[in-house]
Amino acid sequence: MLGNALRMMGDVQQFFVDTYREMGPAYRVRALNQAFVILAGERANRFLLEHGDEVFSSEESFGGLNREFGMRVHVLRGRPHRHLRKVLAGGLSRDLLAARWDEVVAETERTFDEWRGEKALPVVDSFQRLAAAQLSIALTGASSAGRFETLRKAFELVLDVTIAGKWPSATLKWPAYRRARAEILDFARAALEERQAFPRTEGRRDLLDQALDAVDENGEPYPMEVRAGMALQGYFAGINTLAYLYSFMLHALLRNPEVAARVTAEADEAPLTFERLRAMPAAQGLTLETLRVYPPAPGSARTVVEDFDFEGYRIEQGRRVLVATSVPHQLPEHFPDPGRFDIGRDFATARKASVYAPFSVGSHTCLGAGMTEVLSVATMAMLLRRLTITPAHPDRPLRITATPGPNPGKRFQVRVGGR
Ligand code: HEM
Repeated sequence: MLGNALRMMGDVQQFFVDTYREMGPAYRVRALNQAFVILAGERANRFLLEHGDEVFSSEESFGGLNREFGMRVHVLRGRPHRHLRKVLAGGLSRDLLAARWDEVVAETERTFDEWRGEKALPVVDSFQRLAAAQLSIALTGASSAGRFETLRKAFELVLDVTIAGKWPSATLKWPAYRRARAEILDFARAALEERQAFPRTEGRRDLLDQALDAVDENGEPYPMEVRAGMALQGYFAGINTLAYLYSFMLHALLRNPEVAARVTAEADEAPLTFERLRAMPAAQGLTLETLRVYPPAPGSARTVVEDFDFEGYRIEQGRRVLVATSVPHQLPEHFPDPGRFDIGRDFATARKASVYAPFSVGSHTCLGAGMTEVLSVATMAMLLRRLTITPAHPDRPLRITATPGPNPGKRFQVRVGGR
């Protein structure tokens, strides 16, 4: 049992990698008020992929989100889960992004123009606002900018209480939180009611359309709170993860000028149409390598529902488990010279072998992975075409912090100029 798991509140991925090297593929840690069994390495990923549905539940980790915001997909298992994933997949797809591409580009370019001249732009906060706006336009066709602070505060608090265990569950009774929650649920319901009152007659069906007329695996309509949860799903799952990825990509560009030069040259070659994004190997490599080195969600949290054996250990029912899915990203047997930032790696083979897993593996694997990969390529390419970025504090080293996903924190600031 390791006592110093406070490090899990900082650079979680490095903590997982260091402890894997020290302790092997299965060990226990105590973090704040909770004890976890950590499973790590290639076999752990394979185990999650092949047996996750049989032996794990996500209820203890994600039940709070389901109870508070109707986000049921995280906690379901088996057939009801597969069915709801299919429903959501239509509303979170890359094709939807393609259909709203011009609006997403316009919003992104407008945001970048506003950044021009900033001497110390807070990167994570600025990217959270941008990611929220992009997702909102792509998934619902409307802006959520007015609700941004409320959305961010309430979701981070629920995650800190339920997943990170930073605060006791009584925190969710605070009047300020209850007000924020009510405001978010009203926002989701109002968006659904407005769409119902004014149905769209053309264009691809989006997340609101899906949420409005989706039925469950038995053909029964989902209750209203689950529809609201569907409408909010992209914000919850996407704002921070995307913003942390964008922030780490920017950090990687500043640290690796030769990569920045290649991605900039590629971005400058021709206008950024949606079709072109699939044929930008340098920018795609930047996304995938950033996800390898700085995974924004480096583990999957579960509770054991059936005893099992793993690597010579018996893991008993009731234990909380963290599968540290991104540990293989740092092992030389899977990624030669893992300390080198190399955008030309063979990610496809590693992904197939489940040793490249920034979106986790198995039945709960990320439903926004396709959208993330396109949005991150596009966002960085647009940024490099319009702006020049230099560190605001060149001597400040990267200090990763977890809120609760790992990110470069408030201290990461940049100076922004035009091109
Ligand atoms: C860098 C960006 C992102 C990363 C690293 C990421 C990572 C992950 C991971 C690791 C999981 C699995 C959690 C678990 O095992 O319990 C997950 C699930 C999920 N993600 Fe993402 N995600 C990202 C962006 C997005 C976006 C933009 C969306 C929506 C547009 C999204 C929607 C979802 C959904 C709905 C699930 C739940 C799937 C299920 O439980 O069946 N994600 N994501």
